[in-house]
Amino acid sequence: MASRILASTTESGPFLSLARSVPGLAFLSYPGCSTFASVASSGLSPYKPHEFESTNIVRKKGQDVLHDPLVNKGTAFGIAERERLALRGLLPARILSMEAQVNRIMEDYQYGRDYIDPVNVKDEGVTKEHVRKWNVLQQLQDRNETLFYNMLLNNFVDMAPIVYTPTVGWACLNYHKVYRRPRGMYFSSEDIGEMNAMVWHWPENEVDAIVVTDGSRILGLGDLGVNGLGIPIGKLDLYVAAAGFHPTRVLPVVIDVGTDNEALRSDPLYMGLNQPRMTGARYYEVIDEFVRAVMGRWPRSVLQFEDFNMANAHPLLHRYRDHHMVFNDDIQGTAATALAGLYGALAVQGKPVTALKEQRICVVGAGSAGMGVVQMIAQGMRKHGLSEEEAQARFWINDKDGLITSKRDPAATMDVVKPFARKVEEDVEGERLLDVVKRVKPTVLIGLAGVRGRLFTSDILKAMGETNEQPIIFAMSNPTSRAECTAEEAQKHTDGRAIFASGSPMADVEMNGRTLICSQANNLYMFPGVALGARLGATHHISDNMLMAAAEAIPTLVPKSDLDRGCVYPSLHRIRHISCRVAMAVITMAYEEGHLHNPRAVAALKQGDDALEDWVVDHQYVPEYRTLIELPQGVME
Ligand SMILES: NC(=O)C1=CN([C@@H]2O[C@H](COP(=O)(O)OP(=O)(O)OC[C@H]3O[C@@H](n4cnc5c(N)ncnc54)[C@H](OP(=O)(O)O)[C@@H]3O)[C@@H](O)[C@H]2O)C=CC1
Ligand SMILES: CC(=O)C(=O)O
Ligand SMILES: [Mg+2]
Repeated sequence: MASRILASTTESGPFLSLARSVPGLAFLSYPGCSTFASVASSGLSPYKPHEFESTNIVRKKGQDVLHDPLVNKGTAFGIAERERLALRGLLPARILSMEAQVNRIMEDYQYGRDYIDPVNVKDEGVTKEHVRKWNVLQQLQDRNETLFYNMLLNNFVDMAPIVYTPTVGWACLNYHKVYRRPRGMYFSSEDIGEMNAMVWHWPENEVDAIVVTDGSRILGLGDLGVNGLGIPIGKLDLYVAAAGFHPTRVLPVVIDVGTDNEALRSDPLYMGLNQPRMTGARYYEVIDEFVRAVMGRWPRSVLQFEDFNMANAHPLLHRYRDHHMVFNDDIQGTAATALAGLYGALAVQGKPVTALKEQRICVVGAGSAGMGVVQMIAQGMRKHGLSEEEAQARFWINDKDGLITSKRDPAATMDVVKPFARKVEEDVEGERLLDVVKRVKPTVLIGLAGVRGRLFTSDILKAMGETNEQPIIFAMSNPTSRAECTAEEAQKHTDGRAIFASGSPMADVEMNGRTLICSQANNLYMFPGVALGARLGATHHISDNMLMAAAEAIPTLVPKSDLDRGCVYPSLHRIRHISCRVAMAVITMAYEEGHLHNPRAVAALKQGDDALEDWVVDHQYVPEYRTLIELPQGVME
């Protein structure tokens, strides 16, 4: 880029005159840089290296600076430079020294990826092979997104566990160590009053989908602060591969309001604010300003809230959902996924969807995901004829203090849980899960507690097997290390009769010459298609009925031959098709509710299912090379 950036010299040097004579020239000071070489070879007298040490002025802005290796300082850019070079929002908040940056790279240089806590790797159910593959894909994504998405789409089943759970959990734990270049946007509580301006530092005028986290509950791994950005990145990789969003039109975001993870905060490589997590009105002020800023610039975008802790997940959803195309993936995406899986499991048992209302459902984990699942299944039961109270009475919810009953201190029980608390006459407040399972004989056991220690013990699994011909067991916590049990354990203790699904992928189980399927009950079945339907249909908001329609669409996609093998979800090999059908279900429900505001979607819908499907597919990004130049007339690409 000699026409725009040039090595500078002392103010009196003739080199400066040369620079001044060329409009638009900016300056660099790297001894031995290519500009020096080109000046030398042009016949002008060469300069000694020290003469290049002077003020440097860069005329580039924003990502052009970060992507120029000659001027980039990454996380070491100071506040004034961030302001003047339009970098605010494009880098994590903490300013690192060059020494810290050197240390990060030196570790890699000396020991390779092995230095990244091998214990962590093993513990999180991630192998060194996962990490090696993650590294290859991450580097590819930085070099060539078309190729990256082409490979991800065409090898989805193999590669989703690398860019998404479980490997993404490992990546978040180690994000401060494996960080090489920024991706997406970073907002922080230091940016109050600035966010409206900061959004303009993002280079794209069109953004269709934003996934945001505040890093407070990353998978089952807890508070990881800005390290949590790995999750929005992984989710949006699936938006592109699974749903066909265009890679330039998706935006991963982390909002840094501090972290209560003291080990991270005191790590010299951590890139977030060094402050405890902000709460209360100030916290909402930050999130409000962020939502206003992104929705102001990209009003047609879908905004997905991801991995917010329980205290804020529900309140934030209700704060924005009537005003923007907002949804909370952990609450709503997971709920729709679990309901779809239950319908699939009933189909495996040869039962109709109406059998939902007969199930006794034990849920472990009364957080965002667990309660979202409970609410949606209850909504499904009401659709099949139960009253609200009858539906509520079909649930037994355990948290870390055991069974939740109405004897529980109301101040310690979230409002969303209260209607599902068992009535006092049962007098079993705090009952242990094993006792609940033995007493209640649930037909369905769902785990969404996100803790270590395999909560579904052999005794609990055996009890499920003793009272059910085909017990439905979904160990949905992520990553693999947090799963309530493994597929193998579930099958071993139920004599291979369990209809089993896990949140992160697990291998099928071979037992007595039979292959026992492990389905993946993960919201990846939902969020790409839900967002696609909402964005294409311009639905203005995302309603419960749209999610219900999406949940009902999924089981219709499982062929009989797969049901016979025990699959409760359609194969992820067909993820584009699945996301398309989910999008169609959302669009159709939006129309029924009077919220389909894109006239072209209305026109396609009115021509029938095939036309609507063609219309959706036509809008899906295909990761193929296209010519980037104008070809002379008559020349074929
Ligand atoms: N498969 C999928 O698609 C999805 C899976 N998940 C997974 O679900 C898990 C939970 O997520 P989320 O609901 O958002 O997290 P939350 O933190 O909101 O909820 C976790 C809940 O589990 C409870 N809990 C903690 N320890 C125990 C215990 N020993 N026994 C029973 N309950 C316990 C917590 O109680 P307390 O607050 O009192 O500690 C809390 O009610 C995570 O692992 C996440 O990865 C989430 C979304 C989608
Ligand atoms: C899958 C997901 O969203 C989670 O585990 O949080
Ligand atoms: Mg999540």
